[in-house]
Amino acid sequence: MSIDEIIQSRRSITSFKPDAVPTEEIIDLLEVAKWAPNHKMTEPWRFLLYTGEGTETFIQAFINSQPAPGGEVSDGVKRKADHFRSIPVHLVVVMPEDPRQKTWDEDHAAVSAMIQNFQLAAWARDIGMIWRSNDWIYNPTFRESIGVEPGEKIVATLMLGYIKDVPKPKKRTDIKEKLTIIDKYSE
Ligand SMILES: Cc1cc2nc3c(=O)[nH]c(=O)nc-3n(C[C@H](O)[C@H](O)[C@H](O)COP(=O)(O)O)c2cc1C
Repeated sequence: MSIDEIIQSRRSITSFKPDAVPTEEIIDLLEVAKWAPNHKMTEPWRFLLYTGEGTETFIQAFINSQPAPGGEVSDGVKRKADHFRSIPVHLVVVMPEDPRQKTWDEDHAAVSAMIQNFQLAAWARDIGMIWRSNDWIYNPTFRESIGVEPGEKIVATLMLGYIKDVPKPKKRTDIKEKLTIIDKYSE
């Protein structure tokens, strides 16, 4: 696949084969993804990788962060947790929250570029994922349970595995509708 084909064919994946993804493969992909542009070479990312039995740590953190009326885990949360159990790998991407807005913005942009590198490199190896930014990533219980420190931001939870089904592409707007071309200078 050409790079254009990889970019255009990639979809967010929620349907995975049960096969484990070797940790070495994920490390390999992160080694590729880290070549993202990042201003001042801050390399503003760190990762928590949940795989094998370790995925239950992630799932329990999710369960603990959810409302439990009367101390009972709701059916909706149980269903979601079961769905998460069917996903081979959970990867949490964390960045520092620099108090300077400029650095924060640059770091967030760099982490986003790195995540897209990771998605594309994985896609070329038949590994799919969904980038999730659900409410619980801001939940203190979830953050503490997985060891995210104060002053750090969870940018994404990536749920990944070998691709089972690829959804249809979602329509994109013709880029000309988003483009202003300035090719003359007028005072
Ligand atoms: C910052 C960010 C956060 C996202 N969060 C979620 C999410 O919480 N849940 C979800 O289902 N998809 C999430 N997505 C995936 C988008 O919904 C998806 O990329 C979009 O629908 C286009 O589909 P495609 O990736 O298959 O082209 C997120 C994507 C980005 C870039």
